[in-house]
Amino acid sequence: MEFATFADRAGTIDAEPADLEIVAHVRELLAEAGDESEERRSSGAAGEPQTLEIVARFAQGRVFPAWDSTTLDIGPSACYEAIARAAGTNVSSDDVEDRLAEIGEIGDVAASYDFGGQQGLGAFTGGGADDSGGDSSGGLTVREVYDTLEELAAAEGSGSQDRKVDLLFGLFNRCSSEEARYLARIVLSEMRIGVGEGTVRDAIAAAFNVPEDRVERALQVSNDYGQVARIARDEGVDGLDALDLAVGRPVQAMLAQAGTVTEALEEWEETGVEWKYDGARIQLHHDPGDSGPAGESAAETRVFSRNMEDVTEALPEVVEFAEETLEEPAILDGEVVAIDEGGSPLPFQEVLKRFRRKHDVAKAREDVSVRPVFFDCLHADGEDLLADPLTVRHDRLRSVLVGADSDPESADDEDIEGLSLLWRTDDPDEIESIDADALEAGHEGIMLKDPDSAYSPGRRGKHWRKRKPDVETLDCVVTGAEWGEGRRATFLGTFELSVRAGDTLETVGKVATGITDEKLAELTELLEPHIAAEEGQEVDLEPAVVFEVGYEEIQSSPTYSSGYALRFPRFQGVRHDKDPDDADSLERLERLRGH
Ligand SMILES: Nc1ncnc2c1ncn2[C@@H]1O[C@H](COP(=O)(O)OP(=O)(O)OP(=O)(O)O)[C@@H](O)[C@H]1O
Repeated sequence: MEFATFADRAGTIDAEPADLEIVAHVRELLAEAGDESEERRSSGAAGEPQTLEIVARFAQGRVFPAWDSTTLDIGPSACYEAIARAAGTNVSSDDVEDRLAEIGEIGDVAASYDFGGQQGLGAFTGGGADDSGGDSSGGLTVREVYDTLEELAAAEGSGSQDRKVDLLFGLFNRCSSEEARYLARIVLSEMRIGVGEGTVRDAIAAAFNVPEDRVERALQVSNDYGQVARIARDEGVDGLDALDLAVGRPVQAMLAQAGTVTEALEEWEETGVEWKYDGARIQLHHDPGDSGPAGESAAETRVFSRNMEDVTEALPEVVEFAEETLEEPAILDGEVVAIDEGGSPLPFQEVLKRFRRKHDVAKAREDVSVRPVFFDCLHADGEDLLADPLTVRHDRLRSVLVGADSDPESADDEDIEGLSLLWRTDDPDEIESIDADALEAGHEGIMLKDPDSAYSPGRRGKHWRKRKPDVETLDCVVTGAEWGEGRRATFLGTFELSVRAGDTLETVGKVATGITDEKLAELTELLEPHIAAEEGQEVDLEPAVVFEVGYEEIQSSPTYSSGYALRFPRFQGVRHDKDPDDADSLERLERLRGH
């Protein structure tokens, strides 16, 4: 396929506002690119992607499959330079940048130049040149563009940036204005013609007459629109169904929505609850391989970021963990957390110091160490688990992580290194206490998951919910408390909260969540002088101290004298600057509830 043809179709799509029409245009484009005579004419070397594969990627502004970490490794300024050189001797890359500042979009900028210096070249190369000035074509094919970009991506070492600019110049030099528009956009990954992943999925289904859901599944496991388009054309549904996950080829991560415990309890019979770790998402691919003749390990381990970037070199601890623990090929989903010397989690910013580091990794490791924790298993020992329920995947995760030394039956989940615990419950109090434990252990809070749900790569669905951060907080007067039990017997806890109602105070709930032992000791010291009466563990407090509390929602409730109850109240801090008179009123509570 001529690159001019691709550019022409891309222009039509770009001008089309209606989604359905866009799908129809992409379908035509794929059918055209996938035409057998077209493939014969432009076939590359064995193992090279076919024109159809290239076009399916170019349409989304990609050169390589999504799972492939290869990048062109070329910055915008190199692209401006290549455009300037192709545009003629009197154009500099500063001119290109000035035009960009004026016009705002690199495709329009590239198309605004006349690359006519090469007019008529097509006549020599046998391409479809015409003589229409800036729209003359250098007979460039889609394959040539791809091959050149592949060569450009591979250029490394000293002088490679110049080599990249030369290669790109060579392409622009043969472009018409319209071709230049889309070449610039592909190079800078700014295609933006309204072709999203769903568009290509539907277009593949329509072009090669296969069901959309099967294309969708194939895309999820392969992460390669080009390959899926080719298989849909050549092998139909059977070929698509035969596509599996591959260890070493990353999958898009399943994502979470914000949600509340209340919603989760309403929607699911039981709620899966996990700690939410404050680190960076990782996907671990490990294949233990066969030991060599001298017993040397042939293990292959790769670690990918949430965006499927290869971050293996930056995280040697994760590789070591995999080599020591995993005995079967597996793809695991988890989080890498920075830890202090005692193994306690450090804030997210510390992980960032390690995450994408390419140099001085050993030194960085001395400063901040990391540890992986896994919450899902997508593949184990040749078996894909995406369609299995979370609970089944979690059981498999456990068996993968339990390691050779432990007895899988008797091992306590808490002792299995790298395993994120999964609770299943329909009891809000239990969820609240898991949340409190997570916070106390220094984690971010909790994740709520539908225990029966499949793993949906790339989806931000309702099956995974991160507990919604509290949007509003309330300042409540502490009017009571309870003495703790066991190791907390000398601390006051479970604080009764009240709001102002005229001259009186009315209760709205109790807060016990989000308070560390250290904090409890501090609060006890603060509140003890205000104890007005005691009965058993129960303590009445004279109004003196104001707490700021978060909550999920305000419900009407007969339990408290205000007639309302805070759902999942969470301690945020003491308002030392406020007296009980400045605390929130019942009126504000009612106003907030109305929202
Ligand atoms: N147990 C867990 N299960 C799933 N994800 C977890 C878990 N613990 C920590 N996480 C992390 O939480 C993320 C989801 O939370 P959140 O949505 O806040 O992440 P984000 O990357 O900051 O934002 P967003 O996903 O909304 O772009 C996951 O991508 C993962 O990195």
